[in-house]
Amino acid sequence: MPAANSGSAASQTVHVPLGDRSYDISIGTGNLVDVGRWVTSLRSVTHAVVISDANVAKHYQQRVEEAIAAEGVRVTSLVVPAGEPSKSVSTAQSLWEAALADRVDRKSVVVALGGGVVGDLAGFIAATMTRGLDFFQIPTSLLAQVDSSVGGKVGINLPSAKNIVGAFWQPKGVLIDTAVLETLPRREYLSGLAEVVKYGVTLDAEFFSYLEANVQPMLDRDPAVLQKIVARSCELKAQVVAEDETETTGLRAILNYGHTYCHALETVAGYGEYLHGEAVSVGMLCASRLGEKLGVFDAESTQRQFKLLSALELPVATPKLDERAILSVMQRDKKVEHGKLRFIVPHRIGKVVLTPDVPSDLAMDAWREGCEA
Ligand SMILES: O=C(O)C(=O)C[C@@H](O)[C@H](O)[C@H](O)COP(=O)(O)O
Ligand SMILES: [Zn+2]
Repeated sequence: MPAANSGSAASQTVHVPLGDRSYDISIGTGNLVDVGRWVTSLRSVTHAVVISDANVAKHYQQRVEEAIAAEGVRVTSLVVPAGEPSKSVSTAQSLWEAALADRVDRKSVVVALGGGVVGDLAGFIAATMTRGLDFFQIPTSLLAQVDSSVGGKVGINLPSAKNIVGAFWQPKGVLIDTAVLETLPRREYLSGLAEVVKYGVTLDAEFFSYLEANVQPMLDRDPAVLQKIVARSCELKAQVVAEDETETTGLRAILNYGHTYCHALETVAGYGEYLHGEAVSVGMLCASRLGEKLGVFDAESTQRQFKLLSALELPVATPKLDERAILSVMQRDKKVEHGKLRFIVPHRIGKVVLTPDVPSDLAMDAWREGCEA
């Protein structure tokens, strides 16, 4: 696979090779101070729209703003409420209008400073404002560092479907400072670990075993372990995105492991009720049980995931929700083709398969079997 990786253990660069849309993910500790130089070294910039949320802004907005302004760049700072409900048409509209009011033009750039919600939303603003602005990702949550800031999926939700309005819009660069994870609320941090586990199950059995062996250091946010899990996740994602940027061949769809159930859970429970990674945790176990029912996955491997996710203090049971509503959201999943459900089904740890024609009653049995007591 073509993605290249270089750098020392303390600072690493993962390249995402996409022709004229190629970019680097710079991973380090304490490198946020370089943000101004980093942005201006990648593009000539005179105006930056920095989009953040209220929680992240408290810690980092001023620092980032000053570092960018120090390079002679005019900065517009826009802050949205923290949480999934901000990935909405109404928040997008208020950002479009605020950016316009502060004289955004086609040479302006967007800087996403925050977790997955901010990255998806700011990227969507970048993709749509004046029909497309360059943008930069500065992910400040574990989930955004290992997953959502890489690969260019940007978008917002409708009340009836997650991420259903959006675009593939690659950033010009991703700056990851793992030191910012120290201030991340515990629940947010744990949520990010679910996407890390996803990489082990979908692409790398050895990485999965590494995670099993490093539960306590992960819970303790050991810096060396953080560097390793962020870098490995980015490498794996970069390789997949490089081969199937727009999810057309089916390869990229494997990153959606657990997400058909996850998105149904997030939507039916109400956006923000579950953090994305929490719903991924529940969703991966449903997909594993589905694999067992289809006769392609063994119960022991489902148990390994259950044990790891529980040890990482992630939810592992499906809540008692309206099953018809769950199914109806799953039927609006973006992987549905010709009205038929397609799921990412595990075959063994380290290998998953995009599986068409999954009968909906089997899919719902796999949901129901994990129901909390
Ligand atoms: O990058 C991808 O491709 C993924 O599927 C990664 C997912 O973890 C992420 O949650 C993504 O936003 C889901 O995309 P969607 O296409 O199912 O909305
Ligand atoms: Zn996800």
